[in-house]
Amino acid sequence: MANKKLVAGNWKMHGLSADLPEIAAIAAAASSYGNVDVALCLPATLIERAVRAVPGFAIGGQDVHSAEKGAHTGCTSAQMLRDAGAALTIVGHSERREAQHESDAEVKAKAEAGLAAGLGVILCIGESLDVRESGRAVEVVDAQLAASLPAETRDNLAVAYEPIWAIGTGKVPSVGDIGEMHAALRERLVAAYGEAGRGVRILYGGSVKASNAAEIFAVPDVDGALVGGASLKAADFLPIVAAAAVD
Ligand SMILES: O=C[C@H](O)COP(=O)(O)O
Repeated sequence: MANKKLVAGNWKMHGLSADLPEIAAIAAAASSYGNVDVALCLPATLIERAVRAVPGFAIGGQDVHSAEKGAHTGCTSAQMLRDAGAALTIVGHSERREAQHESDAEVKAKAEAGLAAGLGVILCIGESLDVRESGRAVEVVDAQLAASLPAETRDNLAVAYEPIWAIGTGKVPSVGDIGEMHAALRERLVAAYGEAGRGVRILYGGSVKASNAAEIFAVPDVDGALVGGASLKAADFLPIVAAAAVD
């Protein structure tokens, strides 16, 4: 049986209190799609206010530290996100893997910390353009996933395949390439977790828009999307949610 789709927006470093009405508009419309889970991963500064503004709607963070607390200036623990009312968090986004030099081992520890705190976790993986052009994308991303996966899965773990070269560029892999990658990732999840691996949602991310969402969602083992730029405005994001709602 197909997994229920998850469409999560990643607002990255965008969003001020003036944007709360946009979040409310997304949440209000998203609640009418009973067969799709919808979430917005916001800057940490907005999470608590967004949770108050849209009770019951899934608000998430974009990163957590792997430790519960300690001398980690500027960092946010999974418990802190939970305390602010977050339901989930992204870990291992390529923008952090690159700019903050996060290793697979660190991402795994962050994913485990998020799950232990009761957060849903969206674990990101994806290849560079060089790797894609070398023909080694599946091998490299599979290895990245194997090294980043939490030791034990939970119902609220999801994986997001995001080719780095597709993020914010308007370029998207062919549906054949997305399907090949997601099938390999599914095999990896089943190898790691047994049958429970079939229930781990595999999202696609990278230049998802209203115009390409339907064909991406029709690919086997695409269980939703992690959406960046097109999640900032209800008018751009809600058609993607609607595409996910079509069986
Ligand atoms: O987390 C989201 C991804 O980085 C995709 O961003 P994008 O939809 O702007 O390409």
